[in-house]
Amino acid sequence: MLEAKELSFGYDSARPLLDRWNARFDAGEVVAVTGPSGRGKSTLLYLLGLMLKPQSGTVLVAGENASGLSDGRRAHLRASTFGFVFQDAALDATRTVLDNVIETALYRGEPRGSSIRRAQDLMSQFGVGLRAQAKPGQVSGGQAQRIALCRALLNDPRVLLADEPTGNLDPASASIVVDAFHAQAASGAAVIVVTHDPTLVARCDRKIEL
Ligand SMILES: Nc1ncnc2c1ncn2[C@@H]1O[C@H](COP(=O)(O)OP(=O)(O)OP(=O)(O)O)[C@@H](O)[C@H]1O
Repeated sequence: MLEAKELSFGYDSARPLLDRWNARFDAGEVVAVTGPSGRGKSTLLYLLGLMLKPQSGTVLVAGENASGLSDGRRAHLRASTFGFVFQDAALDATRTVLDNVIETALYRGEPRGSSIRRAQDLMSQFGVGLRAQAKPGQVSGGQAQRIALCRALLNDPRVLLADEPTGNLDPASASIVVDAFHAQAASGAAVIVVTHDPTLVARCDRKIEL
């Protein structure tokens, strides 16, 4: 589903974080990416998620060279294929939680009514259904992470990228999140999770050490 071929990247060209790096992530698997702090794990997710361009090498999405696409086509591919659950949850502080969750569905052209219904179902499933009308600044860190997960899952992404998704969660909530990753993989997605959490790594199908 997703392949990195000979990927090289560094913010500072004297210190590359990735040097001709190769990996393949198949539909149906949940893969943990681990490694020491500062090694480049979040950066790798930005590259795999087409938010950063590699200095050389390619990211292939379903066999298509996504690194070579125009900015507009890349943005479209991101919205149609990827789901992101990032460390800071990246929620828009000026809009309600519900509006944050449905944002990409609206961008994809889904009517507001059906996106709201699906979002409310997902948010109830993850225990944040009662926070729909709150602003992101009024929810806890753990709730923000689950809200970001709802936003990502609403679009049934074929590639789900998550950065420390259980970092702020108690064990019961973390377990619900991991179950959701496996359900998404079982539906034919590739799920890639950056984490330091040994419990989460143990529940992944495979581990890549950066
Ligand atoms: N936008 C940026 N510009 C310059 N350097 C950056 C930028 N973002 C990250 N870095 C540096 O790149 C390196 C890798 O950062 P990254 O966040 O990818 O690491 P990480 O493995 O995810 O770390 P952690 O486990 O602490 O989250 C770090 O040394 C970081 O300081």
